[in-house]
Amino acid sequence: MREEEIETAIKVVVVGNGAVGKSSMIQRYCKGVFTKDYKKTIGVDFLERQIEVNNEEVRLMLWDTAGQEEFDAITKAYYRGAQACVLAFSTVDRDSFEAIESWKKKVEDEVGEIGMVIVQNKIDLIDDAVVEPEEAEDLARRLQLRFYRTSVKDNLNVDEVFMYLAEKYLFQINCEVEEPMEVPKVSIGYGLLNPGLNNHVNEDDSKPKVKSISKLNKKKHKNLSSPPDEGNIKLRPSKQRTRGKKSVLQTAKCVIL
Ligand SMILES: Nc1nc2c(ncn2[C@@H]2O[C@H](COP(=O)(O)OP(=O)(O)OP(=O)(O)O)[C@@H](O)[C@H]2O)c(=O)[nH]1
Repeated sequence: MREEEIETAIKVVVVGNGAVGKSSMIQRYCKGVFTKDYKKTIGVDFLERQIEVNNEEVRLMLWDTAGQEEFDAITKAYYRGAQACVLAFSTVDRDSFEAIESWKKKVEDEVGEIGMVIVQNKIDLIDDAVVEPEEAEDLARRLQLRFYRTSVKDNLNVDEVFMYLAEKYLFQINCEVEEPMEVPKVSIGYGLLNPGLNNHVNEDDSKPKVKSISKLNKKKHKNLSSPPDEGNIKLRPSKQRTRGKKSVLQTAKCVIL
C-alpha cells in the first residue's frame, strides 16, 4: 500500500463544565460559525473535520460531551476509544477552572493516558476574568499539559488547539513527526499578544467536511459498535472512516508526554 493512501482518524473528546463553550468550539472548528445562544448539550454530539497535518490526511472526530454531572454516566461511555482530549474551562467561571483536574481524571479513568490540552475559553471576556493568568499557567505546568487561551467568539486559537492535538497524536504513532512548535508546554499569552490572529470566519478556507449526529441519536452513529448503555463503545474507523483503507491506528509504537 502506498503511504499516501493511509488516512488517520483521531477521536477527540471535548470535556469541561457546562457553558464553557465546548459545543461552540466544535461548531466553530467544523462549521466556521458562532452563535450567542446557549443550548445545553444533552448527552453527546459529534462533528468531524478533515485536515492535513505534515502532508498527511487526518480525520478529526470531535465528540461534544455534556458538562453537567447528571449526564456523566452517558458521556463517560463515549470517552472510550478517544485518542486526544480538550479540557476546557471558561475565563468567567471559576468553578469550571477548578474542575479541570477532575475532568482529566474522568477521562483517564476510561481511556488511560492520552494527549490532552487545557483550554481557557472566552478570553474575549478577560476584563471579567475570575482566574488569574498565573493560576491557569501553574495548573498546566503541574499537569504537564499544553495550555491555550481561546475565544471561540473571535475565532482565536481554536484551529491551533486541534492542530496541536493532531500533531501530537501523529508524533506518538509515527515517531517521525516533529513535536509541534518549539515552545514550552505552557503556551501563554498567545491570544492576548496577537489578538488579530484567526479572528475571522472563513468557511471557504477550511472547507470542512461536516457530518453531524443528532444528540443521543445512537442509531445514526455509524462509528459505534454498540450503544452507550451497554457500556461498550468501540471506534471502528479503519473501513468506515478511511473508505476501506488501512488505518495506522494499530501501529502505535511510542509515547510522548
Ligand atoms: N463571549 C464568549 N462567549 C462564548 C464563547 N464561546 C462560547 N460562548 C457562549 O457560551 C455559551 C455556552 O456555550 P456552549 O458552547 O453551549 O457551552 P458548552 O460547554 O457546550 O455547554 P454544555 O452543553 O452545557 O456542556 C453560549 O451562549 C456561547 O455563545 C467565547 O469564546 N466568548
